[in-house]
Amino acid sequence: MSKYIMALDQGTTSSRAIIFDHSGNIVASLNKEFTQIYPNPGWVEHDPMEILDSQIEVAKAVLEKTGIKAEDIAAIGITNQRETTVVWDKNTGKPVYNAIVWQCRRTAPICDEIKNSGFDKEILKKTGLVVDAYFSGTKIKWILDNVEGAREKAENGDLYFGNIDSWLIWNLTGGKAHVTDYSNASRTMLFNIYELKWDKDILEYLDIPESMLPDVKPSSYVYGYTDKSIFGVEIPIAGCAGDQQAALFGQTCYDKGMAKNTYGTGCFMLMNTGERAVPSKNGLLTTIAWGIDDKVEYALEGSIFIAGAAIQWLRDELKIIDNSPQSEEYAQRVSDTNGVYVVPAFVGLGAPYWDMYARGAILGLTRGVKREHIIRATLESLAYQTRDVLEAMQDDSGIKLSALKVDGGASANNFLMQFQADILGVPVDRPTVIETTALGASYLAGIATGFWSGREEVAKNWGVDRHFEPNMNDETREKLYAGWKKAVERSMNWAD
Ligand SMILES: Nc1ncnc2c1ncn2[C@@H]1O[C@H](COP(=O)(O)OP(=O)(O)O)[C@@H](O)[C@H]1O
Ligand SMILES: O=P(O)(O)OC[C@H](O)CO
Repeated sequence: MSKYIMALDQGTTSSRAIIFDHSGNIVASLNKEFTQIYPNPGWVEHDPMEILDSQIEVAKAVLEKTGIKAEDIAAIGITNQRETTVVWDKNTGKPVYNAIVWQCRRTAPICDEIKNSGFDKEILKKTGLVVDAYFSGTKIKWILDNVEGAREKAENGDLYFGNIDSWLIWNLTGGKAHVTDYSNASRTMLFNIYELKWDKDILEYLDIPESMLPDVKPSSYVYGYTDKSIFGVEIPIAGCAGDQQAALFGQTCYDKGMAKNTYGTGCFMLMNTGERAVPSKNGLLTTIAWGIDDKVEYALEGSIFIAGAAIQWLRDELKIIDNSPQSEEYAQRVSDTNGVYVVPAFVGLGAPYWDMYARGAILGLTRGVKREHIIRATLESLAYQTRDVLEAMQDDSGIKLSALKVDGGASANNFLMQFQADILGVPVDRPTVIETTALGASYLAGIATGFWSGREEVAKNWGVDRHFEPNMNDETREKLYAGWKKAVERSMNWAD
Protein backbone atom coordinates (compact mmCIF):
# COMPACT_ATOMS: atom_id res chain seq x y z
CA MET A 1 0.00 0.00 0.00
CA SER A 2 1.22 3.53 -0.78
CA LYS A 3 2.48 5.34 2.28
CA TYR A 4 1.66 8.99 1.81
CA ILE A 5 -0.90 11.55 0.75
CA MET A 6 0.07 14.74 -1.04
CA ALA A 7 -1.88 17.97 -0.53
CA LEU A 8 -1.74 20.77 -3.06
CA ASP A 9 -2.67 23.95 -1.19
CA GLN A 10 -3.09 26.76 -3.66
CA GLY A 11 -3.38 29.86 -1.43
CA THR A 12 -3.67 33.56 -2.18
CA THR A 13 -0.01 34.18 -1.40
CA SER A 14 1.67 30.96 -2.43
CA SER A 15 1.34 27.53 -3.98
CA ARG A 16 2.28 24.79 -1.55
CA ALA A 17 2.74 21.03 -1.70
CA ILE A 18 2.84 18.99 1.50
CA ILE A 19 3.35 15.27 1.95
CA PHE A 20 1.61 13.73 4.98
CA ASP A 21 2.12 10.32 6.53
CA HIS A 22 -0.53 8.07 8.01
CA SER A 23 -0.34 9.83 11.41
CA GLY A 24 -1.12 13.18 9.79
CA ASN A 25 2.44 14.42 10.29
CA ILE A 26 4.19 16.58 7.73
CA VAL A 27 6.95 14.63 5.99
CA ALA A 28 7.98 17.50 3.74
CA SER A 29 6.61 20.80 2.53
CA LEU A 30 7.56 23.31 -0.14
CA ASN A 31 5.95 26.52 -1.21
CA LYS A 32 6.43 29.22 -3.75
CA GLU A 33 5.09 32.76 -3.62
CA PHE A 34 3.73 34.14 -6.88
CA THR A 35 2.97 37.55 -8.35
CA GLN A 36 0.16 39.71 -7.02
CA ILE A 37 -1.13 42.00 -9.76
CA TYR A 38 -2.82 45.30 -8.80
CA PRO A 39 -3.95 46.93 -12.09
CA ASN A 40 -6.07 49.62 -10.35
CA PRO A 41 -6.70 50.63 -6.72
CA GLY A 42 -8.78 47.88 -5.09
CA TRP A 43 -8.27 45.46 -8.01
CA VAL A 44 -6.36 42.18 -7.49
CA GLU A 45 -5.42 39.61 -10.16
CA HIS A 46 -3.27 36.48 -10.48
CA ASP A 47 -1.86 34.87 -13.60
CA PRO A 48 -3.59 31.43 -13.87
CA MET A 49 -0.59 29.98 -15.75
CA GLU A 50 1.79 31.12 -13.00
CA ILE A 51 -0.52 29.52 -10.44
CA LEU A 52 -0.58 26.24 -12.37
CA ASP A 53 3.17 26.21 -13.04
CA SER A 54 4.12 27.08 -9.46
CA GLN A 55 1.75 24.42 -8.12
CA ILE A 56 3.17 21.68 -10.35
CA GLU A 57 6.72 22.87 -9.67
CA VAL A 58 6.40 22.56 -5.88
CA ALA A 59 4.61 19.21 -6.17
CA LYS A 60 7.46 17.76 -8.23
CA ALA A 61 10.12 19.43 -6.09
CA VAL A 62 8.73 18.12 -2.80
CA LEU A 63 8.90 14.57 -4.17
CA GLU A 64 12.44 15.14 -5.36
CA LYS A 65 13.52 16.69 -2.05
CA THR A 66 12.34 13.66 -0.05
CA GLY A 67 13.18 10.97 -2.58
CA ILE A 68 9.59 9.74 -2.23
CA LYS A 69 8.43 8.09 -5.44
CA ALA A 70 5.20 9.21 -7.08
CA GLU A 71 4.06 5.54 -6.78
CA ASP A 72 4.12 5.98 -3.01
CA ILE A 73 1.53 8.74 -3.11
CA ALA A 74 -1.82 7.07 -2.49
CA ALA A 75 -3.82 10.14 -3.49
CA ILE A 76 -3.74 13.89 -3.98
CA GLY A 77 -6.02 16.34 -2.16
CA ILE A 78 -6.58 19.79 -3.59
CA THR A 79 -7.45 22.85 -1.58
CA ASN A 80 -7.57 26.39 -2.81
CA GLN A 81 -8.10 30.09 -2.31
CA ARG A 82 -11.83 30.26 -2.88
CA GLU A 83 -13.99 32.49 -5.12
CA THR A 84 -11.02 33.50 -7.32
CA THR A 85 -12.32 33.21 -10.86
CA VAL A 86 -10.68 31.75 -13.95
CA VAL A 87 -12.37 31.60 -17.35
CA TRP A 88 -10.58 29.63 -20.02
CA ASP A 89 -11.07 28.38 -23.57
CA LYS A 90 -11.72 24.65 -23.29
CA ASN A 91 -10.29 24.04 -26.77
CA THR A 92 -6.93 25.78 -26.29
CA GLY A 93 -6.67 25.59 -22.48
CA LYS A 94 -5.78 29.29 -22.42
CA PRO A 95 -7.35 31.65 -19.89
CA VAL A 96 -9.22 34.50 -21.59
CA TYR A 97 -8.24 36.89 -18.78
CA ASN A 98 -6.18 36.89 -15.58
CA ALA A 99 -7.74 35.23 -12.54
CA ILE A 100 -9.87 37.80 -10.72
CA VAL A 101 -8.96 37.32 -7.08
CA TRP A 102 -11.51 37.04 -4.27
CA GLN A 103 -10.19 40.30 -2.82
CA CYS A 104 -10.82 42.27 -6.02
CA ARG A 105 -13.37 45.07 -5.71
CA ARG A 106 -13.97 45.81 -9.41
CA THR A 107 -17.48 44.39 -9.43
CA ALA A 108 -18.77 46.58 -6.57
CA PRO A 109 -20.98 48.56 -9.03
CA ILE A 110 -22.57 45.31 -10.29
CA CYS A 111 -23.29 44.37 -6.67
CA ASP A 112 -24.83 47.78 -6.04
CA GLU A 113 -27.17 47.22 -8.99
CA ILE A 114 -28.21 43.85 -7.59
CA LYS A 115 -28.89 45.43 -4.20
CA ASN A 116 -30.85 48.30 -5.73
CA SER A 117 -33.06 45.84 -7.58
CA GLY A 118 -33.77 43.92 -4.36
CA PHE A 119 -32.51 40.63 -5.90
CA ASP A 120 -29.84 40.45 -3.17
CA LYS A 121 -32.49 39.08 -0.78
CA GLU A 122 -33.26 36.23 -3.19
CA ILE A 123 -29.53 35.52 -3.55
CA LEU A 124 -29.05 35.42 0.23
CA LYS A 125 -31.99 33.02 0.57
CA LYS A 126 -30.69 30.66 -2.10
CA THR A 127 -26.92 30.82 -1.59
CA GLY A 128 -26.47 31.86 2.06
CA LEU A 129 -24.22 34.71 0.84
CA VAL A 130 -24.37 38.46 1.31
CA VAL A 131 -24.08 40.12 -2.13
CA ASP A 132 -20.49 41.37 -2.36
CA ALA A 133 -17.71 41.68 -4.95
CA TYR A 134 -15.99 38.89 -2.96
CA PHE A 135 -17.86 36.06 -4.70
CA SER A 136 -17.33 34.58 -8.16
CA GLY A 137 -20.69 35.33 -9.83
CA THR A 138 -20.13 39.00 -10.57
CA LYS A 139 -16.49 38.33 -11.52
CA ILE A 140 -17.61 35.90 -14.25
CA LYS A 141 -20.12 38.47 -15.47
CA TRP A 142 -17.39 41.12 -15.58
CA ILE A 143 -15.18 38.91 -17.75
CA LEU A 144 -18.02 38.07 -20.15
CA ASP A 145 -18.99 41.74 -20.43
CA ASN A 146 -15.48 43.19 -20.71
CA VAL A 147 -13.21 40.74 -22.51
CA GLU A 148 -13.60 41.02 -26.25
CA GLY A 149 -15.33 38.00 -27.78
CA ALA A 150 -15.77 36.25 -24.43
CA ARG A 151 -19.56 36.35 -24.29
CA GLU A 152 -19.94 34.99 -27.80
CA LYS A 153 -17.53 32.16 -27.08
CA ALA A 154 -19.28 31.37 -23.81
CA GLU A 155 -22.62 31.21 -25.58
CA ASN A 156 -21.10 28.82 -28.15
CA GLY A 157 -20.05 26.55 -25.28
CA ASP A 158 -16.32 27.15 -25.78
CA LEU A 159 -15.49 28.64 -22.36
CA TYR A 160 -15.17 27.01 -18.97
CA PHE A 161 -15.39 28.77 -15.64
CA GLY A 162 -13.64 27.41 -12.59
CA ASN A 163 -12.36 28.44 -9.22
CA ILE A 164 -8.74 27.51 -8.69
CA ASP A 165 -9.66 23.92 -7.73
CA SER A 166 -11.41 23.33 -11.07
CA TRP A 167 -8.60 25.04 -12.99
CA LEU A 168 -5.98 22.80 -11.33
CA ILE A 169 -7.97 19.57 -11.63
CA TRP A 170 -8.80 20.21 -15.28
CA ASN A 171 -5.12 20.78 -16.06
CA LEU A 172 -3.78 17.98 -13.88
CA THR A 173 -6.14 15.46 -15.48
CA GLY A 174 -5.09 16.59 -18.97
CA GLY A 175 -8.45 18.31 -19.57
CA LYS A 176 -10.50 15.24 -18.64
CA ALA A 177 -12.40 16.52 -15.60
CA HIS A 178 -14.23 19.85 -15.34
CA VAL A 179 -15.42 19.53 -11.75
CA THR A 180 -15.63 21.23 -8.40
CA ASP A 181 -16.83 20.19 -4.95
CA TYR A 182 -19.82 21.39 -2.89
CA SER A 183 -17.73 23.64 -0.64
CA ASN A 184 -16.22 25.59 -3.54
CA ALA A 185 -19.51 25.71 -5.44
CA SER A 186 -21.15 27.29 -2.39
CA ARG A 187 -18.82 30.31 -2.74
CA THR A 188 -19.71 31.23 -6.31
CA MET A 189 -23.01 32.99 -5.46
CA LEU A 190 -24.52 30.81 -8.22
CA PHE A 191 -25.16 27.63 -6.26
CA ASN A 192 -28.36 26.88 -4.37
CA ILE A 193 -27.03 25.44 -1.11
CA TYR A 194 -30.40 23.89 -0.20
CA GLU A 195 -31.30 22.28 -3.54
CA LEU A 196 -27.62 21.49 -4.24
CA LYS A 197 -27.64 22.70 -7.83
CA TRP A 198 -26.64 25.68 -9.93
CA ASP A 199 -29.42 28.22 -9.59
CA LYS A 200 -31.13 29.00 -12.89
CA ASP A 201 -32.66 32.30 -11.68
CA ILE A 202 -29.32 33.70 -10.58
CA LEU A 203 -27.61 32.51 -13.77
CA GLU A 204 -30.30 34.19 -15.81
CA TYR A 205 -30.09 37.41 -13.79
CA LEU A 206 -26.31 37.61 -14.25
CA ASP A 207 -26.51 36.32 -17.83
CA ILE A 208 -24.06 33.46 -17.31
CA PRO A 209 -24.45 30.34 -19.54
CA GLU A 210 -24.72 27.17 -17.44
CA SER A 211 -22.52 25.29 -19.94
CA MET A 212 -19.51 27.16 -18.49
CA LEU A 213 -19.94 25.69 -15.02
CA PRO A 214 -18.21 22.61 -13.62
CA ASP A 215 -19.98 19.47 -12.38
CA VAL A 216 -20.39 19.59 -8.62
CA LYS A 217 -19.16 16.50 -6.74
CA PRO A 218 -18.62 15.46 -3.12
CA SER A 219 -15.46 16.76 -1.38
CA SER A 220 -14.07 13.27 -0.75
CA TYR A 221 -14.29 11.57 -4.16
CA VAL A 222 -12.07 10.40 -7.02
CA TYR A 223 -12.43 13.19 -9.61
CA GLY A 224 -9.85 11.76 -11.98
CA TYR A 225 -6.17 10.86 -12.28
CA THR A 226 -3.12 13.03 -12.90
CA ASP A 227 -1.93 12.83 -16.48
CA LYS A 228 1.08 10.50 -16.78
CA SER A 229 3.20 13.31 -18.25
CA ILE A 230 3.23 15.13 -14.87
CA PHE A 231 4.50 12.61 -12.29
CA GLY A 232 5.24 9.62 -14.54
CA VAL A 233 2.32 7.70 -12.99
CA GLU A 234 -1.38 8.37 -12.65
CA ILE A 235 -2.27 9.49 -9.12
CA PRO A 236 -5.92 9.74 -8.06
CA ILE A 237 -7.13 13.23 -7.22
CA ALA A 238 -9.49 12.22 -4.46
CA GLY A 239 -10.14 15.22 -2.22
CA CYS A 240 -11.14 18.80 -2.89
CA ALA A 241 -12.40 21.60 -0.69
CA GLY A 242 -12.10 25.35 -0.41
CA ASP A 243 -9.21 26.15 1.89
CA GLN A 244 -11.30 27.36 4.82
CA GLN A 245 -13.59 24.35 4.77
CA ALA A 246 -10.54 22.11 4.39
CA ALA A 247 -9.04 23.73 7.51
CA LEU A 248 -12.27 23.02 9.42
CA PHE A 249 -11.92 19.38 8.32
CA GLY A 250 -8.19 19.32 9.18
CA GLN A 251 -8.93 20.73 12.64
CA THR A 252 -11.30 17.76 13.00
CA CYS A 253 -14.26 20.04 13.78
CA TYR A 254 -16.70 17.26 12.94
CA ASP A 255 -19.34 17.97 15.57
CA LYS A 256 -21.95 20.69 15.57
CA GLY A 257 -20.69 23.81 17.38
CA MET A 258 -16.97 23.16 16.79
CA ALA A 259 -15.11 26.12 15.27
CA LYS A 260 -11.70 27.19 13.99
CA ASN A 261 -10.06 30.42 12.90
CA THR A 262 -7.43 30.42 10.14
CA TYR A 263 -4.91 33.28 9.95
CA GLY A 264 -3.64 33.31 6.35
CA THR A 265 -3.83 36.12 3.82
CA GLY A 266 -7.28 36.77 5.23
CA CYS A 267 -8.77 35.35 8.39
CA PHE A 268 -11.73 33.00 8.33
CA MET A 269 -13.70 31.65 11.27
CA LEU A 270 -15.97 28.71 10.53
CA MET A 271 -18.35 26.87 12.84
CA ASN A 272 -19.77 23.47 11.94
CA THR A 273 -23.58 23.60 12.11
CA GLY A 274 -24.11 19.98 11.04
CA GLU A 275 -26.82 19.05 8.56
CA ARG A 276 -28.72 22.27 9.26
CA ALA A 277 -27.89 25.47 7.40
CA VAL A 278 -28.12 28.31 9.92
CA PRO A 279 -29.03 31.71 8.45
CA SER A 280 -27.18 34.61 10.08
CA LYS A 281 -28.72 37.69 11.68
CA ASN A 282 -25.31 39.28 12.18
CA GLY A 283 -23.61 39.50 8.79
CA LEU A 284 -22.08 36.02 8.70
CA LEU A 285 -22.33 33.67 5.73
CA THR A 286 -24.09 30.33 5.55
CA THR A 287 -21.97 27.98 3.54
CA ILE A 288 -21.38 24.31 2.73
CA ALA A 289 -18.66 22.80 4.89
CA TRP A 290 -18.27 19.67 2.76
CA GLY A 291 -20.21 16.98 1.01
CA ILE A 292 -19.32 13.39 1.80
CA ASP A 293 -21.18 10.38 0.39
CA ASP A 294 -23.80 12.76 -0.99
CA LYS A 295 -24.56 14.11 2.48
CA VAL A 296 -23.84 17.78 2.90
CA GLU A 297 -22.92 19.55 6.14
CA TYR A 298 -23.03 23.29 6.67
CA ALA A 299 -21.03 25.98 8.42
CA LEU A 300 -21.43 29.55 9.57
CA GLU A 301 -18.53 31.69 8.38
CA GLY A 302 -17.05 35.04 9.30
CA SER A 303 -14.77 36.19 6.46
CA ILE A 304 -12.09 38.79 7.19
CA PHE A 305 -10.43 39.95 3.98
CA ILE A 306 -7.07 41.18 5.26
CA ALA A 307 -5.08 39.48 8.02
CA GLY A 308 -1.60 38.12 7.18
CA ALA A 309 -1.78 40.31 4.07
CA ALA A 310 -1.44 43.32 6.38
CA ILE A 311 1.83 41.86 7.67
CA GLN A 312 2.92 41.36 4.08
CA TRP A 313 2.09 45.02 3.49
CA LEU A 314 4.43 46.01 6.34
CA ARG A 315 7.09 43.89 4.65
CA ASP A 316 6.58 44.64 0.95
CA GLU A 317 5.11 48.15 0.73
CA LEU A 318 6.13 49.97 3.95
CA LYS A 319 9.31 47.87 4.17
CA ILE A 320 9.49 48.23 7.94
CA ILE A 321 10.05 44.52 8.56
CA ASP A 322 12.20 42.09 6.59
CA ASN A 323 9.95 39.09 7.03
CA SER A 324 6.58 38.26 8.61
CA PRO A 325 7.87 36.45 11.74
CA GLN A 326 9.92 39.56 12.60
CA SER A 327 6.65 41.40 13.33
CA GLU A 328 6.48 39.47 16.63
CA GLU A 329 9.86 40.71 17.83
CA TYR A 330 9.04 44.35 16.96
CA ALA A 331 5.61 44.19 18.58
CA GLN A 332 7.13 42.95 21.83
CA ARG A 333 9.64 45.81 21.99
CA VAL A 334 6.80 48.14 23.08
CA SER A 335 4.25 47.60 25.81
CA ASP A 336 1.29 48.91 23.80
CA THR A 337 0.46 50.66 20.52
CA ASN A 338 0.74 54.16 22.03
CA GLY A 339 -2.93 54.72 21.18
CA VAL A 340 -2.59 53.71 17.52
CA TYR A 341 -5.13 51.58 15.64
CA VAL A 342 -4.55 50.19 12.16
CA VAL A 343 -7.70 49.23 10.26
CA PRO A 344 -6.50 47.08 7.34
CA ALA A 345 -9.59 47.62 5.16
CA PHE A 346 -7.42 47.61 2.02
CA VAL A 347 -10.11 45.86 -0.01
CA GLY A 348 -13.15 46.99 1.94
CA LEU A 349 -14.49 45.14 4.95
CA GLY A 350 -16.05 41.68 5.03
CA ALA A 351 -17.94 40.18 7.97
CA PRO A 352 -19.70 41.55 9.89
CA TYR A 353 -19.55 45.00 8.25
CA TRP A 354 -19.76 44.20 4.49
CA ASP A 355 -18.60 47.60 3.29
CA MET A 356 -17.09 47.39 -0.22
CA TYR A 357 -16.12 51.07 0.03
CA ALA A 358 -14.22 51.01 3.35
CA ARG A 359 -10.47 51.62 3.01
CA GLY A 360 -7.47 51.20 5.27
CA ALA A 361 -6.73 53.73 8.02
CA ILE A 362 -4.16 54.45 10.69
CA LEU A 363 -5.70 56.38 13.58
CA GLY A 364 -4.39 57.93 16.76
CA LEU A 365 -1.03 59.10 15.38
CA THR A 366 1.01 61.41 17.65
CA ARG A 367 4.66 62.48 17.45
CA GLY A 368 5.87 59.71 19.72
CA VAL A 369 4.59 56.93 17.45
CA LYS A 370 7.35 54.63 16.24
CA ARG A 371 7.35 51.85 13.71
CA GLU A 372 7.11 49.30 16.53
CA HIS A 373 3.73 50.79 17.46
CA ILE A 374 2.46 50.57 13.88
CA ILE A 375 3.64 46.97 13.61
CA ARG A 376 2.01 46.05 16.91
CA ALA A 377 -1.23 47.81 15.97
CA THR A 378 -1.28 45.94 12.65
CA LEU A 379 -0.96 42.59 14.42
CA GLU A 380 -3.59 43.59 16.96
CA SER A 381 -6.01 44.42 14.12
CA LEU A 382 -6.15 40.70 13.26
CA ALA A 383 -7.30 39.95 16.78
CA TYR A 384 -9.88 42.75 16.88
CA GLN A 385 -11.39 41.64 13.59
CA THR A 386 -11.60 38.12 14.97
CA ARG A 387 -13.47 39.39 18.03
CA ASP A 388 -15.98 41.17 15.75
CA VAL A 389 -16.68 37.87 14.03
CA LEU A 390 -16.67 35.70 17.15
CA GLU A 391 -19.32 37.87 18.78
CA ALA A 392 -21.52 37.57 15.68
CA MET A 393 -21.00 33.81 15.59
CA GLN A 394 -21.85 33.24 19.23
CA ASP A 395 -24.98 35.29 18.81
CA ASP A 396 -26.11 33.45 15.64
CA SER A 397 -25.39 29.97 16.95
CA GLY A 398 -26.29 30.48 20.59
CA ILE A 399 -23.05 28.62 21.41
CA LYS A 400 -20.34 30.14 23.60
CA LEU A 401 -16.92 28.85 22.60
CA SER A 402 -14.87 27.38 25.41
CA ALA A 403 -11.67 27.71 23.35
CA LEU A 404 -10.78 28.86 19.83
CA LYS A 405 -8.84 26.46 17.61
CA VAL A 406 -6.43 28.42 15.41
CA ASP A 407 -4.22 27.66 12.41
CA GLY A 408 -2.67 29.21 9.28
CA GLY A 409 0.64 31.03 8.71
CA ALA A 410 0.15 33.93 11.13
CA SER A 411 -1.01 31.67 13.97
CA ALA A 412 2.70 30.93 14.46
CA ASN A 413 2.97 34.43 15.96
CA ASN A 414 2.93 33.99 19.76
CA PHE A 415 2.39 37.68 20.48
CA LEU A 416 -0.67 37.67 18.24
CA MET A 417 -2.10 34.48 19.74
CA GLN A 418 -1.70 35.79 23.31
CA PHE A 419 -3.30 39.11 22.37
CA GLN A 420 -6.07 37.15 20.66
CA ALA A 421 -6.85 35.22 23.84
CA ASP A 422 -6.69 38.48 25.83
CA ILE A 423 -9.01 40.46 23.60
CA LEU A 424 -11.55 37.61 23.33
CA GLY A 425 -11.36 36.59 26.95
CA VAL A 426 -11.38 33.04 25.55
CA PRO A 427 -8.43 30.59 25.48
CA VAL A 428 -6.73 29.90 22.15
CA ASP A 429 -5.48 26.43 21.18
CA ARG A 430 -2.84 26.07 18.48
CA PRO A 431 -2.49 22.49 17.18
CA THR A 432 0.79 20.73 16.44
CA VAL A 433 0.07 20.96 12.71
CA ILE A 434 -0.93 24.52 11.76
CA GLU A 435 -1.08 23.54 8.08
CA THR A 436 -4.59 22.28 8.71
CA THR A 437 -5.81 23.42 5.30
CA ALA A 438 -3.48 20.99 3.57
CA LEU A 439 -4.11 18.38 6.24
CA GLY A 440 -7.87 18.63 5.69
CA ALA A 441 -7.46 18.15 1.94
CA SER A 442 -5.28 15.11 2.64
CA TYR A 443 -7.85 13.63 4.99
CA LEU A 444 -10.58 14.08 2.36
CA ALA A 445 -8.40 12.38 -0.28
CA GLY A 446 -7.22 9.65 2.09
CA ILE A 447 -10.74 8.82 3.24
CA ALA A 448 -11.96 8.53 -0.37
CA THR A 449 -9.22 6.04 -1.20
CA GLY A 450 -9.25 3.94 1.98
CA PHE A 451 -5.89 5.32 3.23
CA TRP A 452 -7.82 6.31 6.38
CA SER A 453 -10.98 4.55 7.46
CA GLY A 454 -12.91 7.73 8.26
CA ARG A 455 -13.22 10.78 10.48
CA GLU A 456 -12.96 8.83 13.72
CA GLU A 457 -9.53 7.59 12.78
CA VAL A 458 -8.11 10.95 11.69
CA ALA A 459 -9.60 12.79 14.68
CA LYS A 460 -7.09 10.91 16.85
CA ASN A 461 -4.24 12.76 15.08
CA TRP A 462 -5.18 16.19 16.49
CA GLY A 463 -2.97 17.49 19.32
CA VAL A 464 -2.26 20.86 20.97
CA ASP A 465 1.07 22.57 20.44
CA ARG A 466 0.34 25.55 22.70
CA HIS A 467 -2.55 26.80 24.80
CA PHE A 468 -2.89 30.58 25.28
CA GLU A 469 -4.85 31.57 28.40
CA PRO A 470 -6.45 35.06 28.53
CA ASN A 471 -4.47 37.36 30.78
CA MET A 472 -6.07 40.80 30.57
CA ASN A 473 -8.55 42.40 32.93
CA ASP A 474 -12.06 43.11 31.65
CA GLU A 475 -11.73 46.88 31.89
CA THR A 476 -8.61 47.04 29.69
CA ARG A 477 -10.08 44.56 27.24
CA GLU A 478 -13.29 46.51 26.76
CA LYS A 479 -11.50 49.87 26.58
CA LEU A 480 -9.15 48.63 23.87
CA TYR A 481 -12.00 47.05 21.92
CA ALA A 482 -14.11 50.22 22.13
CA GLY A 483 -11.19 52.10 20.51
CA TRP A 484 -11.16 49.56 17.69
CA LYS A 485 -14.89 49.97 17.02
CA LYS A 486 -14.40 53.74 16.81
CA ALA A 487 -11.50 53.31 14.39
CA VAL A 488 -13.48 50.94 12.14
CA GLU A 489 -16.29 53.46 11.92
CA ARG A 490 -13.86 56.08 10.60
CA SER A 491 -12.59 53.75 7.86
CA MET A 492 -16.03 52.95 6.49
CA ASN A 493 -17.67 54.26 3.33
CA TRP A 494 -14.46 55.98 2.19
CA ALA A 495 -13.89 55.14 -1.49
CA ASP A 496 -16.17 56.63 -4.15
N1 LIG B 1 5.06 34.72 12.20
C1 LIG B 1 4.15 35.42 11.51
N2 LIG B 1 3.59 36.53 12.05
C2 LIG B 1 2.63 37.23 11.37
N3 LIG B 1 2.21 36.89 10.14
C3 LIG B 1 2.74 35.81 9.56
C4 LIG B 1 3.73 35.02 10.20
N4 LIG B 1 4.05 34.01 9.36
C5 LIG B 1 3.29 34.16 8.25
N5 LIG B 1 2.50 35.25 8.37
C6 LIG B 1 1.52 35.75 7.38
O1 LIG B 1 0.66 34.67 7.07
C7 LIG B 1 0.34 34.67 5.68
C8 LIG B 1 0.68 33.33 5.10
O2 LIG B 1 -0.08 32.36 5.71
P1 LIG B 1 -0.65 31.15 4.86
O3 LIG B 1 -1.48 30.32 5.79
O4 LIG B 1 0.46 30.51 4.14
O5 LIG B 1 -1.58 31.98 3.86
P2 LIG B 1 -2.28 31.70 2.45
O6 LIG B 1 -2.82 30.30 2.52
O7 LIG B 1 -3.34 32.74 2.43
O8 LIG B 1 -1.30 31.90 1.35
C9 LIG B 1 1.13 35.77 5.03
O9 LIG B 1 0.25 36.82 4.73
C10 LIG B 1 2.15 36.18 6.08
O10 LIG B 1 2.37 37.56 6.07
O1 LIG C 1 -5.59 32.25 0.75
P1 LIG C 1 -6.22 32.23 2.07
O2 LIG C 1 -5.78 31.07 2.90
O3 LIG C 1 -6.15 33.52 2.83
O4 LIG C 1 -7.81 31.96 1.85
C1 LIG C 1 -8.54 32.73 0.98
C2 LIG C 1 -10.00 32.39 1.12
O5 LIG C 1 -10.31 31.12 0.67
C3 LIG C 1 -10.85 33.40 0.43
O6 LIG C 1 -12.20 33.15 0.66
